Amino acid sequence: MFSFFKKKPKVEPAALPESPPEALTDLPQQTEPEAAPVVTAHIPPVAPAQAAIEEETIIVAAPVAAEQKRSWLSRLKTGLSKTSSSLTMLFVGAKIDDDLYEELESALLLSDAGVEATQFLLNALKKKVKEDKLTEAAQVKAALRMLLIDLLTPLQKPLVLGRHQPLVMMIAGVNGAGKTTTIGKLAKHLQAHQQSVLLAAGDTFRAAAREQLTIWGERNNVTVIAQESGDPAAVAFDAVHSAQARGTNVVMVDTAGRLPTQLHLMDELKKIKRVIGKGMASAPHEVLLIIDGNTGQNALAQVKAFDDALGLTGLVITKLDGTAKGGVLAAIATTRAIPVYFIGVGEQIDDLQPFNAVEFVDALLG
Ligand SMILES: Nc1nc2c(ncn2[C@@H]2O[C@H](COP(=O)(O)OP(=O)(O)OP(=O)(O)O)[C@@H](O)[C@H]2O)c(=O)[nH]1
Repeated sequence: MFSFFKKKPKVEPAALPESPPEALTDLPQQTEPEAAPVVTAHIPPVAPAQAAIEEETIIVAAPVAAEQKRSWLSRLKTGLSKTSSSLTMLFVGAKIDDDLYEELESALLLSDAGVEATQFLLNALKKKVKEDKLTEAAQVKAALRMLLIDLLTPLQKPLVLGRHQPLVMMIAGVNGAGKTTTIGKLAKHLQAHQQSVLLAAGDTFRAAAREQLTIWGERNNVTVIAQESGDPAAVAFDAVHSAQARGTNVVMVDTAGRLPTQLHLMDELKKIKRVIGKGMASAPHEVLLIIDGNTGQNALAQVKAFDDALGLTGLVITKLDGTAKGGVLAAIATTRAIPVYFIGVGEQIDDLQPFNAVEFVDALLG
């Protein structure tokens, strides 16, 4: 479960739409946000958010019941068991010699850490063994643990809320990465902490995705802005205006899944981002890439391509309860150190947790 840690007071008044969007000239004229051609799943009365957001807030892991924590960590550990068993086995009764380093190199490569992170870790480990005159395999394993923690800690950053009114988050990723599921989990957590949430069903490509989000919104008292057809950028624009008019705290813009190689679809994402900025000059404040933890080294290619196109501000790695190997986080840390705000280990609401480098490394090293 998430909790919120209050930080320094800061309020940004809701801004009016700055200018009509150039990119939306083909859309029906918008007089007031409510008059926009939207299908609204559910609009609960939302009090102006000014009072609600009087301070910046950060999502942090809350102290959870010991049993709940054990369950979450054990699912993470089970998910990463392939990597953890091969890394742990290496050190059992091992001598510190070239064979050990070679086996470690193979295990790291097999864990999807990639060549760069693997070489970095091996070189740093050899240096540490020499400098500290380590003689026991257990000491080398402990040194590897510290190196991994140092490598992954820069990825551990909290998602700060309350910086803008509304805070606009755009969500992207390849097909089936877990975008909609993650949006649902995040929305419920945000609501549980008195944040009003509005979702933009920007996956206009797949009608079922729009319906999925709309039904989900109805059930969970979350307003969903959708259009029966049309431009996802227009849906995002309407959502930002609507949130400004209602004083909603957080807008999450869902987008259709796409491969980085589908250049026209990557251009569409850039347009969505641009048009959100026409609705609110500082937005989007977060551009999140959702990555399926089972995609291995391809995840790195996804990070690079989406970052080049959009300028990512954060990542969410899902499905680490599956057959994920986990090493890809080391690859990301070495090549594009974009914060990993959350990791997912299942389909339930509490299965999304803030990324914690120490917990992750301990799950990885058994
Ligand atoms: N085991 C597991 N399954 C997950 C997790 N996150 C999402 N899923 C499942 O992954 C599948 C795809 O999730 P969606 O949220 O629909 O993915 P999406 O990225 O929105 O998909 P498209 O809109 O088709 O691109 C669903 O069956 C989810 O339940 C996770 O952390 N663990």
